[in-house]
Amino acid sequence: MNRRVYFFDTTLRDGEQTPGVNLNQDEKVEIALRLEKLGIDIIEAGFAAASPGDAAAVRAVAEAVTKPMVVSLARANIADIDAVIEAFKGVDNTGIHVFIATSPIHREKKLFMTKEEVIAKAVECVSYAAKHFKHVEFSCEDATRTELEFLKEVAEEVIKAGATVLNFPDTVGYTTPEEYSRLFQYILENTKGVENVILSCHCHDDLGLAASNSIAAIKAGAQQVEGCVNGIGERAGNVALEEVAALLETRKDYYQKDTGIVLKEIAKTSKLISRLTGVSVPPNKAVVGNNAFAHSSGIHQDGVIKDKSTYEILRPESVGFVETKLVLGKLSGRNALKKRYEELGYSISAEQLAEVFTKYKELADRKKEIFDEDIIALLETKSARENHSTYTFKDLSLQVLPNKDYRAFVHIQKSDGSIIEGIGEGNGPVDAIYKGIDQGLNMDVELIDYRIKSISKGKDSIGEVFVKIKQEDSMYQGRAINVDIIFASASAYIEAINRLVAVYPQFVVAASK
Ligand SMILES: CC(=O)SCCNC(=O)CCNC(=O)[C@H](O)C(C)(C)COP(=O)(O)OP(=O)(O)OC[C@H]1O[C@@H](n2cnc3c(N)ncnc32)[C@H](O)[C@@H]1OP(=O)(O)O
Ligand SMILES: CC(C)C(=O)C(=O)O
Repeated sequence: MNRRVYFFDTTLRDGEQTPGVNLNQDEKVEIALRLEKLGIDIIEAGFAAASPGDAAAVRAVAEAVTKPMVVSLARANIADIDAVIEAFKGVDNTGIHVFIATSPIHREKKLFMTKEEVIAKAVECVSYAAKHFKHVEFSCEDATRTELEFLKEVAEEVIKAGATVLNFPDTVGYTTPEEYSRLFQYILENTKGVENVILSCHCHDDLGLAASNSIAAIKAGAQQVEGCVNGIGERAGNVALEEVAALLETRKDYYQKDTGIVLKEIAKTSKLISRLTGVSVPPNKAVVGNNAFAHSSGIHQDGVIKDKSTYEILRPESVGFVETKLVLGKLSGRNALKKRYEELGYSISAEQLAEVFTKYKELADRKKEIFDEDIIALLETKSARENHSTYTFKDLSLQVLPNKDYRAFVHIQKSDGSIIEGIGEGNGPVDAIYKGIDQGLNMDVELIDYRIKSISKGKDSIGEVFVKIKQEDSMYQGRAINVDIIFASASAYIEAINRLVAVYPQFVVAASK
C-alpha cells in the first residue's frame, strides 16, 4: 500500500468562502509562499471564472511558488475551464479542478439535470480540460449523498476522459467515518481504471467530523487530503490540514503514512492566515490554539514538570510553538508555582513556598488570571511584612452616610494577638479608614502622599498602594498590594505606621480587646 499522502490546500479558494474573508492578490501570494514552506503539495489558489481579480491572483500564485502544483477550480462548463486556461497560460506546474454535483438532491433541485446529463457534462469538460492540463482533478460535489453505484459510473467515465485525481467531497459535512470509509473502499474495489488515479477526500465540519472523516478516508485508501489551515472555509469550515498532518505524524505507528508537511512551519502558517483572513483561531483549537500546549491544573502541571510526556502527545516545538505553557490559576499546585518562581529568577525554600502558596490560593480565588507581577508581589509583601509587624490590618466595613460621607469600622491585630477597633468618618472610603485607624491606635499622623496603581493586567488586576506619613520631621512609607484597593489602602497605611512605631515605640497602644 502506498504510504505517501498528498496535501491539497484550499485555503485560498474554499478558505476564502469563509463569510467575511476576502484576500487580495498580494495576500494570496504571501499565503501561498508560506504554504510552500509548509510543504503543501497542491495549492488551490482560487476560482478563475469568479472574477478577473481571482483569475489574476491564481496566476500570480502560480508564478510565485516553485514546488507546489497550483490549480484553479472550475464548474463543469467550457467558459469556466477557458478562464483557467487563460489565467495559467505559459505558467508551468499548473492544473485544473473541475467539479459537478452528483447527488440526487443537487441534480434535481439545483442543476435540473438527469444522471445521464451530469455524466455527459462531466466527460465533455474533463476531456476538454485534459487537452490543456496534465493534472485534471474531478470532484463529484455532494458525493456523500450520491448513490454509490452512480458515483462509480461517473468515476469510470471521467477516468476514461482523462481525470488524474478523483475527489469525493463531503460537501455538506454529512457523512460519518464508517460511511466515508465504505465509499472509498467501494470505489477502490469496483471502479475500472481506479489504479491510474489518485483518490482524494474533502471534508466539511458541519457535524464536527471533518478530521475523523478525512482520516477514515486516508485509512481506506485516499491518497490526497484537501482542507484549509485553521479549518476555515464555507459554513463550519473545511478539515484543518494541520490537524491531519499532526495526527498522521503522532500516530505514524498506526496509520503508517508519510507526508511532505514540515510540521515546524505550522504555527507560523496558522498565524499568518489568521492575520490576513481576520479569522481568529479559537483558544482551544487542536494543534494551533493558544491553549493547545497550555496546562492549567496542578496535577497536570506537576506531571508536565516531571515529564512532558505525561500530558503532551505532541511537542509544541515540533509544530513551531515556542514551548509548553504552565498557566497559573486557582487550580495550580505548589510545584507549578515553584517552577514559575525559579523561571523568574527567585529561588525559594520549601518553607517560603508553603507560606506564599496559601496567599497565592487566596489571590487565585479572587482573580481569574495570575500574572508574573502578581506572584512576585506576593513574595515582596511577605518580606516587607516580616520586618515590621507590630500591627496587622485584619478587616473593615464601610457605611455610606446620608450626606454621602463614609463611616469605616476597622480591625487591627497587634503582635500580641489582641484586636483593636477604630471608627472613623471621612469624605471618601480611604479618608474614613485612615481616620478609623488613627482613632483605634490613638494617633494623629500626617498623611503626605497617597498613590495607587495597577500591577498587572485586566479589570481584576492587583492594585498597589503607596502611602507616606509624617511624624515630627521624619517620613515613613508603606506599600501594599491587593485585588481590593480599599484593603490595599488600609494595609499600606498600617505598614507605614509599623515603620513609625519601630522608631518611636512610645506610640504603641495598649491592647484594647
Ligand atoms: C461546493 C463548493 O464550494 S463549489 C464553489 C463555490 N464557490 C463559489 O461559488 C465562488 C465563486 N462563484 C462565483 O463567483 C459565481 O457563483 C460564478 C461567477 C461562478 C457564477 O455566477 P453566476 O453565473 O451569476 O451564477 P450563480 O452563482 O448565480 O449560479 C450558479 C450557476 O452555476 C450552475 N452550477 C453550479 N455548479 C455547477 C457545476 N459544478 N457545473 C456547472 N454548472 C454549475 C448552477 O446550476 C447555476 O446555474 P443557473 O444560473 O443556470 O441556474
Ligand atoms: C468543489 C468541491 C471540491 C467543494 O469545495 C466541496 O464539495 O465542498
